Amino acid sequence: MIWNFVKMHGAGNDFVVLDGVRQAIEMTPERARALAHRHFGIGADQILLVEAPHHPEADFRYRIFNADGGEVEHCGNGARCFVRFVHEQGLSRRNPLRAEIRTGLITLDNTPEAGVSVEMGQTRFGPDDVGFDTTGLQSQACGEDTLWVLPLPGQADALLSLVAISNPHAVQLVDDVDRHPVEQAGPLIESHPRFRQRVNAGFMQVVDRHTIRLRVYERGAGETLACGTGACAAAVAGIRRGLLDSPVRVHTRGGPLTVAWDGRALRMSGPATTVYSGQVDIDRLVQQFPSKDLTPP
Ligand SMILES: N[C@@H](CCC[C@H](N)C(=O)O)C(=O)O
Repeated sequence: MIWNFVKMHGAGNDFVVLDGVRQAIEMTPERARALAHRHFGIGADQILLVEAPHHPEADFRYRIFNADGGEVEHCGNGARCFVRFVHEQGLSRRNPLRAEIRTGLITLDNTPEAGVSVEMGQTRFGPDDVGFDTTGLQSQACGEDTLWVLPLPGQADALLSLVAISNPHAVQLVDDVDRHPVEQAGPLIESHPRFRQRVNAGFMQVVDRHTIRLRVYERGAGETLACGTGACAAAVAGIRRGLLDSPVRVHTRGGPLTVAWDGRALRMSGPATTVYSGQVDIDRLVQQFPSKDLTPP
């Protein structure tokens, strides 16, 4: 079966975007993994699937699959690419438009000259909201936030803010994002057994009250050049800790994003770029895909 796709990125967080409205697409974890693989597939951090909505107030349903094949709740950079895709492909002219994600509705505004902004939906901060088991762990108050002390093997303890932007995030403050051992600490936090659905691990360096630098080791994708929900989680955590004021300019390795939060409404803005379009024979791709575990050692 041949699928048309478009390759896109938002600040270097890259996607294979599929139109499931005009073509029949049945996504499976193995199909998503094969498409996302950087050597045996097209290559992407996430696969985005645009479908007809189930919700009566939504224009589209927007589904997200991590490179490891797992379907997840939200993707901020992907949301900006999603609305660009819908407009560029002529699926709708409506702007702003509303999309249904797993946990509710988000509103997206696509202004070609000014980038795309997304109302990201609700934020939550409880351990249960990110599936975190706190049994026997120490915590400390920090501004309006509660920081949880997570011991990590062979690493300094992580002092974590917990934030759900529909998807789960654990954010820590570091002195220097370039020097912090994100490659070692990231995977330990991402798949720490205390996080029941794993977690996106954020490392934030505060530059001034409106500026941070950020790296995110994403659940199911590894470190990406940018993470939109990660940028939101870090900005919100910094504001709750009393270190930042809205709006916050978030410098990622792939470029800047802007996050505004007034304690309720959360808005993220940034670029959405189309790279190329193509066709893939999905059955052949999956058939040829090596069955051995391709996770690098
Ligand atoms: N890149 C994303 C987040 C994608 C999902 C995430 N890895 C998860 O598992 O929750 C973004 O821009 O927000």
